[in-house]
Amino acid sequence: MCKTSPIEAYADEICSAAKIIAGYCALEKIPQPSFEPHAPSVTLPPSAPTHVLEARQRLIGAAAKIQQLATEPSEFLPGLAVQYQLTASIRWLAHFSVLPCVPLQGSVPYSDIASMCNVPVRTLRSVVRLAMTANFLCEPVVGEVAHTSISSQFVTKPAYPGWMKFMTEFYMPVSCKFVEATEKWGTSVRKDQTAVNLAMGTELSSFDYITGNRDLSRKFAAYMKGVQASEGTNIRYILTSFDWRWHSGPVIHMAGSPGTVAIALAEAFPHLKLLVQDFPDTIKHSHGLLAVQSQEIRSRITTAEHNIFEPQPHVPGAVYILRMLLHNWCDAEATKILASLLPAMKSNPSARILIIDTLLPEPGTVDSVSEAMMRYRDMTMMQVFNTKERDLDEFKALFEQASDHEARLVLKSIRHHPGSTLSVLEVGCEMESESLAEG
Ligand SMILES: C[S@@+](CC[C@H](N)C(=O)[O-])C[C@H]1O[C@@H](n2cnc3c(N)ncnc32)[C@H](O)[C@@H]1O
Repeated sequence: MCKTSPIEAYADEICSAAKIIAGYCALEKIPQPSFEPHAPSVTLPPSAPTHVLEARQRLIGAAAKIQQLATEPSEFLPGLAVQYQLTASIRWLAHFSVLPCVPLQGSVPYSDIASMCNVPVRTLRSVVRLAMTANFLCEPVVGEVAHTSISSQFVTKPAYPGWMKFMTEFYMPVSCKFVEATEKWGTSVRKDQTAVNLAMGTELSSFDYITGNRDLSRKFAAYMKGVQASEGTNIRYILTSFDWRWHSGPVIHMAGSPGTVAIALAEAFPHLKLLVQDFPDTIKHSHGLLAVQSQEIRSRITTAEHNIFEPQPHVPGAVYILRMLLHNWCDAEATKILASLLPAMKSNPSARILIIDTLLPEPGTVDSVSEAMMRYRDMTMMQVFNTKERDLDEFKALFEQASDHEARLVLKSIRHHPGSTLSVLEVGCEMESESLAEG
């Protein structure tokens, strides 16, 4: 029997996954994914069935693999150069406000954009034509520029330009100082001994440095908004993170300002009562956001000042959400956060902690594009906070360390929605006496 070569196996996988996606689009009468100018801004609706969303992940993973196999190893470094120059080109386009000058319908000559933005036309053409290779802008008629479904987001979504600026003016220079930070501070977990300190020339922690700089804070806020709206970390995944329909106790979002997660839950589940906790200053942002919600939503969401390192009040049947939180803290601090929940959990066997964070996979066990999305975050956490994303063993070690002689934090389940880069670890509490009796 003739054995299929790896390149053919990936091609077959691409073909079968593409058929599932195309078949779904045809059945639902939604446009097929295409490079047409003004293609829809959503490729597959989030409501698509799980097998279709999984087919998309398989397609993306197999396409990345086949590209790696088909490309000469000697092209690896030129390929990297393309990536950083692409980033430089998008930064250039955002900085000179080129994107709002391109109409959302139709196209515009390079010369018109150059005069509107006061930039050299030859430079503009070079920058745009590189960006076009990544389906960012297109040239439907030679000499005229139009938006694609990707570039138009920088016009229609207000957070995108600030997000881009934060990425290129903060994260990128910081990543370039990673080598020097490791050389200087090695295994330090101090928040003021990171690549940020070297790149930005500050002695402050990243958080204090950003919040002390009004311009950077604005860009950081835009970045956070963008993160919540982007597919991998989309806020709507909170809706499938737990079986909320049957939950009757309060839902407490720790460090949950400005309250967007609580609002999403309140809108989807009219029986839920929610509490958003954060620092006093940050809670003010929640008040602003809640003020523009309906009376019905406002009546079910309360706010409270609470330090994540302080014990929680005992509330029967509560679910505590720790979303994208533990990765900001080193092991000792993450253990303290969990340990501060232990007394409330002990008094309350049905209480749950939902840790919604990146769960690093064993290498090669998920598609390489999804894995890269998780691993770049791990790198960023190291460079910015001297912290990390965690794998399952690292999370279990935290649960073990946060437990005491009376009670243990135990992992009850892990959920993961296709397309999300975050996993949900449901954690409960078992009294040592119960485990002994069972054992
Ligand atoms: C990265 S955000 C967490 C993301 C948010 N939980 C979500 O679901 O999108 C960090 C938040 O932690 C809060 N925070 C940091 N340290 C805290 C502490 N010691 N006590 C309470 N909140 C804290 C910050 O004010 C900020 O709102």
